[in-house]
Amino acid sequence: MQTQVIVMGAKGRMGSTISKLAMEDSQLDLVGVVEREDNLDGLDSLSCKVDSDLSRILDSFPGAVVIDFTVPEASMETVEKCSSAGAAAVIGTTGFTAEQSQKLESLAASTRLFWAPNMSVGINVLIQILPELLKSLGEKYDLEIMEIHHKFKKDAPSGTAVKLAQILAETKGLDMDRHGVYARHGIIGERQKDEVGVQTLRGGDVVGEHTFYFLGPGERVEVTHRAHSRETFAQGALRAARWLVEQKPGKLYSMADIFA
Ligand SMILES: NC(=O)C1=CN([C@@H]2O[C@H](COP(=O)(O)OP(=O)(O)OC[C@H]3O[C@@H](n4cnc5c(N)ncnc54)[C@H](O)[C@@H]3O)[C@@H](O)[C@H]2O)C=CC1
Ligand SMILES: O=C(O)C1=N[C@H](C(=O)O)C[C@H](O)C1
Repeated sequence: MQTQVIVMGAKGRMGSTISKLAMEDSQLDLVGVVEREDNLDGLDSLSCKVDSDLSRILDSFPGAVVIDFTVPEASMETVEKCSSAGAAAVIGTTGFTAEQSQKLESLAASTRLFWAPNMSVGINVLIQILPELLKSLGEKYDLEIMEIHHKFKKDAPSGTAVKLAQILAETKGLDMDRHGVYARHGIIGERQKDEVGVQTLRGGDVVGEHTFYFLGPGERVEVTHRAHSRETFAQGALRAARWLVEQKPGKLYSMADIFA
């Protein structure tokens, strides 16, 4: 039995990659794609429904899984529509506000909902193991994070950096709302022990690079993840879609639930 998939933002860097891979996957049936009303040209070559309104496609395919890598406002609308229609949603979009993130958590109580800021295997393995590395190194090791992305990326820091900074800060007993440092400029004085620096570089066509620095006395440990192709994220999203369709509502699922 194939899993029916609807892709939001089908002309985007991620949406187009996900649509391509979905069409190549025998376990999936790409039944529809959605784009902005002013960005639909060129999609009619796809052998599926094309629309600017997700609800009209969900009317025909209420059992589908919607995959959304768009912008926060659009993704929130996607989740609301999926919740109303009883459809499942895999969200890859980043840059949500705290209020939007809380809304996703609350809708997950009654909607099959999955969100991950990074759907690559590598980053999700690092999410599992970096806290242990930090604990083993001990409190004398300062934590800093740097991320590099292509010049078209609209949000900063990356959702990956935000997520891992939160997780690693908590491992150190810190809170990014209080201890996060996102820019350093001028006579800034000595680095405080409880700082967690997150730096952002933008340029070129970098798909996604994250380096985690553990800076200690006389040495440092650096862990870098480099994504070479958006297919690594897209394959993670399609894996999540195949998995989510079999789940029940109740929590905001993440890649950790699939790895479990
Ligand atoms: N979770 C993950 O593994 C990854 C997440 N991302 C995130 O995915 C998001 C999208 O990234 P890109 O694909 O590079 O952006 P993009 O700008 O290339 O694509 C976004 C697409 O969404 C469309 N869109 C905007 N509003 C819409 C609406 N109301 N209805 C339908 N379509 C709409 C745009 O027209 C565009 O085609 C970003 O937040 C990015 O951080 C990107 C890569 C991996
Ligand atoms: O915008 C991107 O391209 C990416 N965004 C995600 C993020 O914000 O972490 C994931 C990946 O790094 C690519």
